[in-house]
Amino acid sequence: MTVKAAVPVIEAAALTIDYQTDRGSVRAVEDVSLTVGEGERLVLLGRSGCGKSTILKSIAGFVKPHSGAIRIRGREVRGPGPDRIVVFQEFDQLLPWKTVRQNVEFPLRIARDLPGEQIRARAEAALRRVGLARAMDAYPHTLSGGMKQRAAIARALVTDADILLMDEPFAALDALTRRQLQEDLLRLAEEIGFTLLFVTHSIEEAILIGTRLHLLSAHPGRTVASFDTSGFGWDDLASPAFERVAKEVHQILFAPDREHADTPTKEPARD
Ligand SMILES: Nc1ncnc2c1ncn2[C@@H]1O[C@H](COP(=O)(O)OP(=O)(O)OP(=O)(O)O)[C@@H](O)[C@H]1O
Repeated sequence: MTVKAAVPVIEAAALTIDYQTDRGSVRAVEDVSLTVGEGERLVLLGRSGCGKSTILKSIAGFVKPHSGAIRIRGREVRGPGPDRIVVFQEFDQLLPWKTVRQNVEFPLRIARDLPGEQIRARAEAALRRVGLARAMDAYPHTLSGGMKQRAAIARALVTDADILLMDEPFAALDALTRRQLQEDLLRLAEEIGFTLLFVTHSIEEAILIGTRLHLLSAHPGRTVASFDTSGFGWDDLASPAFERVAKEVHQILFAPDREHADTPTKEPARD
């Protein structure tokens, strides 16, 4: 009997991405390959400017690679699609003239021919899921940063997209709110089972959120290492194993003369 290998949900193969500027072409990403399986949470980690957002935007379909291929469930990406949805760091992702509820309903109204009642019910369910039941009729400018990010997540959850691309979604939040949203995201990931590509600067956040880390070198980003972090949860935060991985990741990312590197794959180190 032959066992058919599962097609990855996200696959980037030998991705090289350039930006054209007034002063010529700037290489942002070089020869990066990665795969994300069904329900996996892959975190891109690397120094500022190494190309994390660029990779995420190219997988979203907003930025065309110079070379290499991006496939979603085996199909080449040629632009944005209803299977993927992006949540950014900025708090101004919501349309200011619409209420929270209308913002969350918006993608359904433009993309789907659903009856109004269903749209309303789905939006309300998504807003409850992220803890915004009582702010449905508020306007974005009256919300805290955390509430705005919750609304942006609800807007992602309400669609049929099962691939979430999150670009530092919690970076601008205070520590307590950030922790709460991290917990909520993991709970939603368990409940819904979406596939996640997540960009962050925080090593701790990466280990907590990710089932796998993909480390990039400084500009232009190349793959330098990959870590399996699927074994870590909240209870491991202060454990020696967690701290060991965090230290190792830090050393790899901030090694002074880190240039080209091999791509070691680390198994989770447990005590
Ligand atoms: N629109 C653009 N035009 C030209 N260069 C760009 C553009 N966007 C990004 N770059 C350059 O591409 C490189 C990668 O940028 P990118 O934003 O992807 O990095 P990043 O790792 O997400 O950074 P950060 O962690 O600071 O958000 C940087 O050198 C950046 O200056």
